[in-house]
Amino acid sequence: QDFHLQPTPQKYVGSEDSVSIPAKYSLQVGAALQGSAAEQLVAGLFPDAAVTADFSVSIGMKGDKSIRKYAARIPKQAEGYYLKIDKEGIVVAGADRRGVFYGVQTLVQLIALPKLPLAEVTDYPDVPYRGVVEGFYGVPWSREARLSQLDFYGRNKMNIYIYGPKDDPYHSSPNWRKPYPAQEAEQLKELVECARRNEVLFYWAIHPGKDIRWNTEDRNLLMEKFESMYRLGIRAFAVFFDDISGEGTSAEKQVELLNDIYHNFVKAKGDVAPLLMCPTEYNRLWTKLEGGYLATLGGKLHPDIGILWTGDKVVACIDKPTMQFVNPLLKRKAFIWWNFPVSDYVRDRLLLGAVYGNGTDIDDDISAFISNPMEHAEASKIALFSIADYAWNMDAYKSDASWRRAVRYLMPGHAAALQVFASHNSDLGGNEHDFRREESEQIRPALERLLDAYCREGKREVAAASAVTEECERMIASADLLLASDENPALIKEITPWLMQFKLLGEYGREVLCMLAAQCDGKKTELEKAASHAKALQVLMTKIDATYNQNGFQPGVKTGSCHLKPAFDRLYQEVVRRTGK
Ligand SMILES: CC(=O)N[C@H]1CNC[C@@H](O)[C@@H](O)[C@@H]1O
Repeated sequence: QDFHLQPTPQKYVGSEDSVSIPAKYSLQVGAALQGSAAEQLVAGLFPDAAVTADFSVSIGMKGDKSIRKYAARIPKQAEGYYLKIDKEGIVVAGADRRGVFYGVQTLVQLIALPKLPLAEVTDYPDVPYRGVVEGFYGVPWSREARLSQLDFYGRNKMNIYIYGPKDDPYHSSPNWRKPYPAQEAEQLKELVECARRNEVLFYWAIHPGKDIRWNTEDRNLLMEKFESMYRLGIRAFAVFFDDISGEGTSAEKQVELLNDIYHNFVKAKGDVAPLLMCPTEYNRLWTKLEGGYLATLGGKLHPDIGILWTGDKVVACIDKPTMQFVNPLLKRKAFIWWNFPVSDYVRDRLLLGAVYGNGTDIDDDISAFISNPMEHAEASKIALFSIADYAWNMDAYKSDASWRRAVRYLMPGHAAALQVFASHNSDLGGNEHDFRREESEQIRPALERLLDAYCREGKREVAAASAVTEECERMIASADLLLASDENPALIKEITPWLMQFKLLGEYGREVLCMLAAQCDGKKTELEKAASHAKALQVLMTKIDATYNQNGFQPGVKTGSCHLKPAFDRLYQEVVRRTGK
């Protein structure tokens, strides 16, 4: 089979044989799906159903008469589904409403193929909650970006989005006590509806800890804020106590507030999702066991309240030992908040690399796996695509293959070019969290051979030099192709400064290799020409770095910073040294 369903299903049995959906088909949708996202999706797929026809499409939930025959095939897991395509018709049978929706999303992918294969899919998620927390510092995502994200989550079977942008003043201080102004309120209502159409649980988070007073006034203001969000249609709530100091950090007070919200708001409303909270000690490195903060939360926070956790450090991959530490303390399965691909502590870089390093044996230890992404919403989809794949089916997860599919998903017409760019824009460089990623892995051996041969013996390792020159040519061409493309304008707009820098880096590498060849061949004039061009490119790269992305934290535009740029600079210096300039 030359396609790959996303996320990778638990069980797919296909065949070379295919079926064309005839012009005349009947459609049955279970009564319980009335007005659901699944029904809306199906209506778009099968707009002209006949009352009776040889070819039948049946969409239903466990218990519906229309799919009674397949009830035994429906997985028992929540959000599971059974999908069957044969010559007589199509059946989608879901364990629940969201399961039906996911079965139809899989059908959408199969119908998009050149030929609709005869197939049976038995599928369900490994992890109950899978999705995103917009929880970064920096420019909050725009309305358009959020709408696009929610559609992306629907297609990739992610079922949760937590609204918690650190720099939204109505989420955090100073205005967490105030209702949103009319325009923002309208946009939130629109997002809630878009989330519903994508079967995404829209959580709204409040971040009061910086200045909360543990008194009746603030308690009432917080409850009223939740009431005002409820009136906007929000049916899922979280309270974040991360990155604060002072009286807001009291475990006893946080527990008292959250249990109050649980009993007098969540349970009282009756139609609100489980309450979530982010602790002040939200990773192991910051945990002071002797202080008893986590023990207080674990022992006194109502067991229905989910507790977020970022791992052994603020930014760290999640594995079995991580969970063996935290779950006994919290007395529940932690709700993982994975701080990747968030880049608000390395803002001069793009994190476009593969998603790897998390355990594939932790599905029974976590209640959720949600990602904190970059402020670059579209570019974050490269990692989010793979996180959706990983959290849905851990056993089948293959990071590199998933990464390549993610790149192709974002720009099918320029996948090779985007892959070249992404492969050299993934590492974070030195950072406060000591979190690093692989970068430029494929060309690294040739770079090292080239450096070694020239720096130790003044020799030009021909094969390595041509491999690196070819990579530079690929970089230059890829940057141009992407900058000229109109395939994904939102993505190109976000990454343009880095694409400009990337092209310059490719040209710089090419010139440095010309310098090296000229020096080895004793061609003085060629060497001088190449050296002056390389120097000009250094100036241009410095200008880009000083002009774009000038935030107040890590300003500038870094690309290829892990291996490419250091190697080119080292070679430049070595040529200069060897020519006695
Ligand atoms: C729970 C958590 O990670 N909170 C903060 C602080 N840690 C990571 C930062 O990069 C932020 O994005 C994040 O919102």
